[in-house]
Amino acid sequence: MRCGMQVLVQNPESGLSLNRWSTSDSSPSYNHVSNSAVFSVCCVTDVDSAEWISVRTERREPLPQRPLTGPSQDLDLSDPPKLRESIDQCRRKLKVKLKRKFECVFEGIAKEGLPKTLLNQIYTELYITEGGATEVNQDHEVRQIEKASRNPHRPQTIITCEDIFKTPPDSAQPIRTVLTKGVAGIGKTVLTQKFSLDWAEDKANQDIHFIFPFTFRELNVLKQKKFSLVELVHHFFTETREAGIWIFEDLQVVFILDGLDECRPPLDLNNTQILTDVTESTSVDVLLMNLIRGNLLPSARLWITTRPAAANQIPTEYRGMVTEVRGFTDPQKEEYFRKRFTDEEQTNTIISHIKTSRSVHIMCHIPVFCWITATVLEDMLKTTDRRQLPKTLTEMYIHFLVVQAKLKSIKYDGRSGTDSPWSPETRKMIESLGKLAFEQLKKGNLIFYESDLTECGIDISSASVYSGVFTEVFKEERGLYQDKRFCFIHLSVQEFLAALHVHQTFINTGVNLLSGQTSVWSKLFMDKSVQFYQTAVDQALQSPNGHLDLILRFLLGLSLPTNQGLLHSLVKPTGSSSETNQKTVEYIKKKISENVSTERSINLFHCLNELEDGSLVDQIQQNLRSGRLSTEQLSPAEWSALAFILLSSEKDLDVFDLKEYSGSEEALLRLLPVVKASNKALFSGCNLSERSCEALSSVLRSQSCSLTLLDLSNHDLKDSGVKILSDGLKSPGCRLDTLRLSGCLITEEGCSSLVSALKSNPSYLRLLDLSYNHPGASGQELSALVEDPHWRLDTVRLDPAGVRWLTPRRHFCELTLDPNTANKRLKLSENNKKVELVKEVQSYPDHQDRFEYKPQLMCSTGLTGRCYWEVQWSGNVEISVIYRGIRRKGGSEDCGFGGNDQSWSLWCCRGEYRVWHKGKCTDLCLSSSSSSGTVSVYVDCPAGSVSFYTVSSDKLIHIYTFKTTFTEPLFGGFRLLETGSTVCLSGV
Ligand SMILES: Nc1ncnc2c1ncn2[C@@H]1O[C@H](COP(=O)(O)OP(=O)(O)OP(=O)(O)O)[C@@H](O)[C@H]1O
Repeated sequence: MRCGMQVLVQNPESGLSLNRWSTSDSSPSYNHVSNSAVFSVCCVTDVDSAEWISVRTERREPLPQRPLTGPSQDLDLSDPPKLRESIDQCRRKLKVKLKRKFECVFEGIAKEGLPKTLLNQIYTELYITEGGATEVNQDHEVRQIEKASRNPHRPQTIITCEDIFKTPPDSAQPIRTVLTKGVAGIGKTVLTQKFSLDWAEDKANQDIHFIFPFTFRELNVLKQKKFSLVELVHHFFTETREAGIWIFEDLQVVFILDGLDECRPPLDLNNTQILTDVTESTSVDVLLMNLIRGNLLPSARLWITTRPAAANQIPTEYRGMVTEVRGFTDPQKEEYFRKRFTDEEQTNTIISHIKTSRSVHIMCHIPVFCWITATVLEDMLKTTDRRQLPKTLTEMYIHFLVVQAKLKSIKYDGRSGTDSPWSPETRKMIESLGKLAFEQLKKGNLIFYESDLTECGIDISSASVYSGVFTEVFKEERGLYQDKRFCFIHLSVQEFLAALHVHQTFINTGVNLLSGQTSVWSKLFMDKSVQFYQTAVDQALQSPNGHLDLILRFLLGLSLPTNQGLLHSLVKPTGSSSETNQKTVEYIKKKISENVSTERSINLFHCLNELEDGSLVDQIQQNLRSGRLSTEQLSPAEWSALAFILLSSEKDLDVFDLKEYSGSEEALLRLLPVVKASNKALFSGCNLSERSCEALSSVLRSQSCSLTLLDLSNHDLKDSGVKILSDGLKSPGCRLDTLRLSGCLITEEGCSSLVSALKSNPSYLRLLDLSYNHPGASGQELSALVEDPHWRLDTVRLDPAGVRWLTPRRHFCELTLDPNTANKRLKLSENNKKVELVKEVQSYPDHQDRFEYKPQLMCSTGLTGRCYWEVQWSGNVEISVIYRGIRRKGGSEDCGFGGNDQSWSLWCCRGEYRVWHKGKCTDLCLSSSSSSGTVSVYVDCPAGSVSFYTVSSDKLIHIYTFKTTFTEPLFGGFRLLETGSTVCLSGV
């Protein structure tokens, strides 16, 4: 077949070869002849001499792909040179077209007479990462942003605009299709425009011959028509038609398909209609599906952008790489405002203002929101004191509306900037837009048609008034054809207008649109409005994906008389009393205290913020600052407030150390969302049980978890706990690269569950610490995984290992004696590990910590958590655990170990053991004739126990356990009662 006759179709006018195909027999088969051109047909027998042209009917397998970045790869177009020239010329023309199209950003204000915003001037690098969850995320988009904003240091690979097609270092295959996800307004379209503009301006990716940017909005309007792929390209990029280019197989071509979420109806990639001929006409849907599936132009590159909810339209097998636009990081937010404004003082004022408002600062992750903020603050700073700048979301959106109305009244109504912007027509239009926003949100629609507008009383025939007036609120999108499609510039603007509509309807008619109930308008208004807001809170809490969260925030914000005042004659003042608001605040606080999920309670905190009530948060913050925060006594609402503060604070959530709050299981479970948002979680020795394993396992399975290090060392997790954790480790989304399980009572069984979890998922784990456990033979399996290049695991710590570590010994702490505390008859040696009672008084300097009369001393380190140490003794000694505050001066039993409530002692002498506490002695029936031995001490502070053991070979024989509640750190201490007695701290 490959050696068959080649047919070359030439356009006699340009001399350019347009198309050719091969035949397997002597009679040429004419697959396609363009209607618009006159062709002559000639036969070519030497395939190699025309290598630049592909043989269409033969090419079923994907072409070898070439990198799009790197050195320029001009085609070898020497044959015929005219073709090369035509392609170059066409490329130049296309570049001019794209440059013209993308050099300015459409921000609604690009109307005649107003200055244009240059893309290169305002373009700020976006935070783009590789990967991201592939499953559909149903959460409200604003909620997703807030989650993302809590993970400032995600470990994923960061991608820049120009490297979007760059092959990742760990991938052998060049990428054909890049799927880029991102919530509304996050900058996907602008990103594709910048990519195209950089190419058109010869700044990047010059190895690409043609970039063809399409939007699904434009393609939607062609759905009724039939095109071949080549015709579709010719239709949008007439330069290619004029140059007569019909073949793109051997050219580096990039198709950009922006806004898959807007594709109507959604693409059905499982549709079986296969098309491989780029010149065969069919519906646009079928063309797109075959392009995406790689049946059409397998050599082309594709870049598809979409909001997350529609990403699943592209099955995994057709995604070469998934990337996610996450908006602006904190430094990028600043950079954006610095680019936007030239006046440095103004920029600094704006930036510092944004930082003072938590909600506004978080929302500025979304570029479109940065733009709204910039528009509002720029306008307000001209006339307003900076102390009055908007601090809540509602205020910001009200001002946005006011700015738009002002612009319209100056531009179209010939009024001055000081006149009220709310003419009756403008008021009527805002009402109509509010209705439209609400009705369409109810249906889940973000894009609407003319009929939807008409239904809401918007007269489309006076489009010049409407589209001209609120261009910035309500963006009119025109495809190439006459169908008009509309959307609000951002979902949050639609939600604001919808909330305004709900508010207005209730005030004017008593109808609660959220519940569908009508209230009888009466003097019981206060009760009715209390009920109205409470129903709204309930509805939002019941909405499964947080889709009413933002509406609720706006609705509550609109209940404040100060905000109603800003909208003057647009909204009727409700006379809503502070009593009503107080009742709403109390209701929200009650809901927070009812153990609602953290995501919910966070929105409820934002609501309190809109109602200007920060009491709960302030109280916790004050306690945090003063160090008076006693986590033992926090109520559920206070726990939520603490979680809210930690999640939304400027403070880095990189490391979450449970002991900073309270080393307890309760604290871990309450602060679980903070754990999820942190990169490293340190829980070593926090007295956690299997309950925590379950919670942590679910955190590891969750798609929004950003944990990379988990330290669970020194817990009695046992095999059962480790099995539960392994479930989390198995999950494909788990990004853990370090897991510490040192001293967790793990045996072979637990270890094998870890091995199988690691094997079932090409996990990210690099370091696994299993020291001080007894992994048995499974330890070797783990070591084998380290050797195997298929696994990322590169370090497994198994030593020390063995059955002896299934005892408190695994909590071994290295202690040293503190010479400043040693009575002057105690002689220290062996690097302060050994002490002996001697006759001669030692020449120690005076020190406030020194025991004056009692022959005692203590260790240097204060102990919390769990600790174990071993002591070799001889003679007559007391081995103790004490508080630091024990008295040093004088000879009373107040100072003696065991003689007070600040110390717990074991007395050892000639094979007898007694324990002492508060001066009370308990004789123990243990007999041994030995006058020396090894005793070990195990302190479990969280559990409130001190245990003593004798150590015989590897075995621990229990002597006694004191149970109490420790209120301070503990110290090891020793008292030597006969000259020549010794105590020596030993290793294990
Ligand atoms: N990188 C950027 N630098 C500066 N401004 C940006 C950037 N990205 C986006 N913006 C601003 O945000 C607005 C919205 O961006 P864009 O239209 O690209 O969002 P999108 O993710 O495509 O949203 P949608 O899913 O709603 O189509 C732009 O009009 C522009 O004002």
